[in-house]
Amino acid sequence: MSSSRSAKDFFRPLAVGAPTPLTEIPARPSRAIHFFDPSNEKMAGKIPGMVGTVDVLLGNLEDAVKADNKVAAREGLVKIGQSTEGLGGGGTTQLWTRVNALDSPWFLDDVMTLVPAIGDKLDVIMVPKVQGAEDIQYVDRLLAQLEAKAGLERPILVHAILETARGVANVEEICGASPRMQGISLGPADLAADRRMKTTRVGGGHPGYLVRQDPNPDQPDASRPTYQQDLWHYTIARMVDACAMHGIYPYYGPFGDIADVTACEDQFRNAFLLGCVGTWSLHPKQIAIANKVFSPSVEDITHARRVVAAMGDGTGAVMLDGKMEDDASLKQCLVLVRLAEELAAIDPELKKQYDAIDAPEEA
Ligand SMILES: CC(=O)SCCNC(=O)CCNC(=O)[C@H](O)C(C)(C)COP(=O)(O)OP(=O)(O)OC[C@H]1O[C@@H](n2cnc3c(N)ncnc32)[C@H](O)[C@@H]1OP(=O)(O)O
Ligand SMILES: O=CC(=O)O
Ligand SMILES: [Mg+2]
Repeated sequence: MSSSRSAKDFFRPLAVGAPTPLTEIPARPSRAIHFFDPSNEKMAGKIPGMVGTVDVLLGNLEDAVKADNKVAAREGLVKIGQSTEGLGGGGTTQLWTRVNALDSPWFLDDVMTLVPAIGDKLDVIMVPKVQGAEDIQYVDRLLAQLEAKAGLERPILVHAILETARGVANVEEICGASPRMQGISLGPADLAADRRMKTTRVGGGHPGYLVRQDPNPDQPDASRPTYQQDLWHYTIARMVDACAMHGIYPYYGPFGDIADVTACEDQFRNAFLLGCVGTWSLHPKQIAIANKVFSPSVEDITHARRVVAAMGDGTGAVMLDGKMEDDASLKQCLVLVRLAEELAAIDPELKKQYDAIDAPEEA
């Protein structure tokens, strides 16, 4: 919770008639947040057919949409939100948007158009280039006013992109700035530019960022293996801690090398293992990668259920396959088991796989 609002006021609506803020952010599956440009007719035409195949469809209005197409993108999103069965507002696939930055000429018209037109369908508004709590607080009050005016009954949630150095420095206060905060995504492309990193890519690693094995004194001329390191480890870990502390959800962001599905899967898996719940998908072929990576494997769930069964009342220590398990490893296993239950509820194929696991013997 941000220190700028007292505890008693934190969950009060910020405008008379606005919906009451949620005290807990729902854990809705969001393995892939699939981006599309609503001003691109071909792409937009595919959206109704994608409902039910991906957890989140996000109409992007910001970067990657040409300046001349900003109004068409906004209007295209309104049309899609109003006419697409099963999309948003409790439908099978969530509807999100990424609006333009707060200092751009388009942000105000984006929210002033979208909230009255499709505010009942929009689950989450992603805000780019968030610098500090003050950005979220501005959006919070504005949305409350617009929701009250539109007579909405459910608050629209807010998601921030972590893509400036100041944003990273302020990530904890951003997460706690409003009860609307649903989560944070890493924005590696803008963040690299803002930090003056010497990269030219949209996410992923870099072959020059490595450590080299020490020389062998007996073979000083022998070649020395190098190991590529993860450029994003620090930022993702920091984002995960800030989100967990505030009960909201962390996500990896874009992986721009669409052709390199192997490195994409690796980057997504690193984020999953560190605590992220999902990632962005920029191209239809990244949806399957995200769904695979951000769903616990059958092997993990088999093992996790065995630990849960072996631990009985959840206290003490037991040996399983030569390894010590106790209250803390049980808690890790429960994270996986609960995630599997949430995903099985919306993904019949995964449910079949998890249901096929033999029930472990009770301790
Ligand atoms: C740093 C950041 O801010 S990242 C976030 C902003 N960037 C984005 O949102 C990018 C979104 N994605 C895209 O614009 C496109 O996928 C591109 C430019 C990367 C590649 O586009 P293309 O060259 O057309 O890809 P490709 O030819 O492989 O497309 C195959 C099919 O999928 C469709 N398609 C491509 N991307 C998408 C998408 N994101 N959603 C839905 N359909 C898509 C194409 O229209 C094409 O359809 P067709 O088979 O009927 O012709
Ligand atoms: O918006 C995303 C980014 O990487 O920049
Ligand atoms: Mg960006």
